[in-house]
Amino acid sequence: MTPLAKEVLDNLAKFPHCILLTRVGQFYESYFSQAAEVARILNIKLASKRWGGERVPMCGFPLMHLSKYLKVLVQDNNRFVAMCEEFMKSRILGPKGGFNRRVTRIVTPGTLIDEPFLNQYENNYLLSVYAPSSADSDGNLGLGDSVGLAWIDVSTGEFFAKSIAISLLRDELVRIRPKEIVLEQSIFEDSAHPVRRTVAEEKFFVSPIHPTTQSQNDVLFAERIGSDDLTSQMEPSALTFKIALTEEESQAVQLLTAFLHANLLEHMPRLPSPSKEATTGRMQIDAHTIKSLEICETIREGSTAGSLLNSIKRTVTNGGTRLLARWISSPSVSLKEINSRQSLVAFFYARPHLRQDLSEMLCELEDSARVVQKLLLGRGDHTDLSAISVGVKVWASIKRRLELEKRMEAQEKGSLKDDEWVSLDTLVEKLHSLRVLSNRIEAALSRKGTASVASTSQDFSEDQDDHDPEPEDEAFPAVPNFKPNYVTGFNWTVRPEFSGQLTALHKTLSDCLDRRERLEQHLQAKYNAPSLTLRSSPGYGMHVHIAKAKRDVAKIRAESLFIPILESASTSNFFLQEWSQLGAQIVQTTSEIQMAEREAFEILREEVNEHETNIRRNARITDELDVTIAFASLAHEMHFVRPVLREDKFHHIVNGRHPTVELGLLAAGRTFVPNTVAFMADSPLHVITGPNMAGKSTLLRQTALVSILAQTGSFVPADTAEVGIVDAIFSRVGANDDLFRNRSTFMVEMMETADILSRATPNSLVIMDEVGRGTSVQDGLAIAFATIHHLITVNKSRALFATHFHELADMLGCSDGERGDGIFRGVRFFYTDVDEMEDGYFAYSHRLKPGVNRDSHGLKVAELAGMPASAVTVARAAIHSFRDPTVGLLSRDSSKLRSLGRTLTESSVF
Ligand SMILES: Nc1ncnc2c1ncn2[C@@H]1O[C@H](COP(=O)(O)OP(=O)(O)OP(=O)(O)O)[C@@H](O)[C@H]1O
Repeated sequence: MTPLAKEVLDNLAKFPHCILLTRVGQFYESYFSQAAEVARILNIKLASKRWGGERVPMCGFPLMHLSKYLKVLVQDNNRFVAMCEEFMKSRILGPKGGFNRRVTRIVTPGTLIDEPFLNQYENNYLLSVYAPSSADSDGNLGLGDSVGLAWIDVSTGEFFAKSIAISLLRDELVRIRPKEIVLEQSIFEDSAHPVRRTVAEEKFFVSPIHPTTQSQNDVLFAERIGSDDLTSQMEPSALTFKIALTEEESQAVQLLTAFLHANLLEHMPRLPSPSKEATTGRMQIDAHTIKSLEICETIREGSTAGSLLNSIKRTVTNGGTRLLARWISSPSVSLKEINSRQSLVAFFYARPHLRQDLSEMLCELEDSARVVQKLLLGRGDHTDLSAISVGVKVWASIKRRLELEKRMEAQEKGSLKDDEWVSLDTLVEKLHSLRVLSNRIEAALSRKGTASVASTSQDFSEDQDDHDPEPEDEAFPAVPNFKPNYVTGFNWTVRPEFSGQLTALHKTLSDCLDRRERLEQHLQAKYNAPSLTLRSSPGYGMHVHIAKAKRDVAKIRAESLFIPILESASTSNFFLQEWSQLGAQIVQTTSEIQMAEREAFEILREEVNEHETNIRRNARITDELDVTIAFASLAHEMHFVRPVLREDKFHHIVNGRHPTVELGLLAAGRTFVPNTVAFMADSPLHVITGPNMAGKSTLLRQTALVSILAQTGSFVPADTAEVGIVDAIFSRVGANDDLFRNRSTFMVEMMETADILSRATPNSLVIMDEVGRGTSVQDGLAIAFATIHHLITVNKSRALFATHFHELADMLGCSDGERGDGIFRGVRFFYTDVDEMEDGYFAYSHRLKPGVNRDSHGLKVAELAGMPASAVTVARAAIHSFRDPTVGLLSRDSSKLRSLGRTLTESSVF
């Protein structure tokens, strides 16, 4: 067996759960039985290779296609990929000295680092759930038991921990949207375990890990409480406050860390302490509601296009967009925090010029959280150092721009409104200067190094066809990829002054290059050959090149010092010992400079790593600034207003709009009809009736979205808005089949309704659309009535209840068309309608009016949808008969209904 075959077999045995990709020169290859599978998934050719007298299946692809195929294997097919890299045994001997190969990392869906296919706008979380092993005598967890969660985005270093009741697990998982969940092996294998079941039901990708043997006595600390509360934390010192994690959180962190160690292997970063996410202070949005309100992604496509996030996103940085996604899935319930965010938005709303300037500055920022993480992970190159330095400068410019604004305002107005500036001052005060670090990077990196500079060498551009594309460095993937251009085309990234060693090396190189130039001029003059140049190429090594051979080569050919290598009709190449020796010295010096630059890079990387915490904090502050400015721009563009937040249950949205539907309509050249919703202390529940397609669901959703936007800190789509803070939003909207869990649409509807009735509090907002429609009219009506009864008498939440059962109005005692009676006095009725035209056409008004609509106009929608005319005619006749009191829709008299069926069939309606 060849050494390579042995290595491959060893690795396949060591990592049986992975697809093994082995680097062989310029290819990644897969062998043996895996090759067929890899070839199939990647749609590449399956070949074979003779190894030890046997034919072995194999397939492979060039290095440059790695990320494309990793995406297919890891992201699209959820496979683990073990990356086996090759390393030259000897730098001096190069490839001739042979290679060592080892698996340096296992790529999994939750441990992506800086793969180009990683979505920069989204967090790529890996999440672990720790559940205490025995809760009761049967080993079952009770609903009140708490589980620990820890989640990290390895590509940005954002790391959180939290303990929650197991009953909230589903909601949390759907909110966090991890790409991979890690469970202890025993739970992973136990399909009946409540954690395992929940994870499977929500279709998350899940991986097992054996718990580590780390001492239980180790106390783990969180860096601070609350993951997204910079604005409200007035005390900068609170940011460095350390708090012990609970037992469950520590265990979850340890599971996560063990999984990272097992997979990141040589790329394992030093982990920051997690932030402990506050369990209180956040609006609870249950799993179903996050999905049905399409907050971060749409239900059908599961993409962000068409979601709330997508329609309100005006952020200009990746970090800002990720923060926005976190904020809108977890709005605040703290009046202080919301007001502080709202004040910042109002501040920027009132200053469009400042907003514009800061946005332009933010656009220059690289994704600092990602860059610093890349460097911590032992990756990255001088462009990343440069990105950090640019970041520091942008942070300083932002600060200066704000100071200037403050001075100008003070001059213009005579005095400053301190309360206007306080939130911003609090935020910006926390920006760390980091000027020393930036100066150090600036002083270290050469101008060429800070930008991608094309070679200025004429030699290089003339000779580039000769170049072998295989740079020696590629065997060392963990180090930056410096590529010197032979002899004169250098892209040095570190300035010579960085160290004495580099200065001396550059001096030697410069002397050599002078000597080369002098030698070239001397040879041109001596041999009367102006087209003579001294060159280097991988094919011919150091050689003398005559571009116009016919004219210039005569004297040279006569000299024995020049040994011909290759001559053509137009050009000639010779070997010349003096140039070979000088050239070799140049090559030697350049490779020493390369080594010294790598060392310099490592020193600078370490210095950046030392400032990791401050860089992360600054990045986090600019993320927040970006989101705030984006909210102000959104408000300006979409005519949003600042809501007044209240701690009571008063809720009055005047002419509210649905931000996503409005955008869709605008794109189609239509306008959205705004509607007013007012929950008062004496009328917390509204029943909405109206025809199909008249905008009932839209109204329900927009009411929920206005609360979410307001409590996130954004302005809201309305003319005016007073929003009583809600502790939770519950929804029962939209059909939601769940065949996976073997539950019918109606079963799902009932489960969601049951969940809402047991969880909603007087401070919650409930939206319910057509509860009871999935069963018989009688059962449905009874269930709808009971639901309203429970909401009004037990939950006492603010609620919108849309229904086609207009009979409910009678059951709730509505005699004036507007209000219920008795215990239902708090129920108010509204409806939407269609405007019928004289020509028989009709249009939806979408305008909400007090009262009850007793006509669903279902037939009109059926007609619009293209139901055959004959079927519509039969249906119309049936409706006509239902209105006949002697038949009556709700009649249980089967003989009457049988006779109706016969009449309809017999009458020649076709
Ligand atoms: N306020 C509005 N202004 C303009 N167009 C609207 C408005 N509300 C809804 N629409 C349009 O009407 C369509 C249907 O709205 P929606 O789904 O809310 O109706 P619905 O009354 O809930 O219907 P159904 O009873 O059939 O579920 C929307 O997709 C949108 O295009």
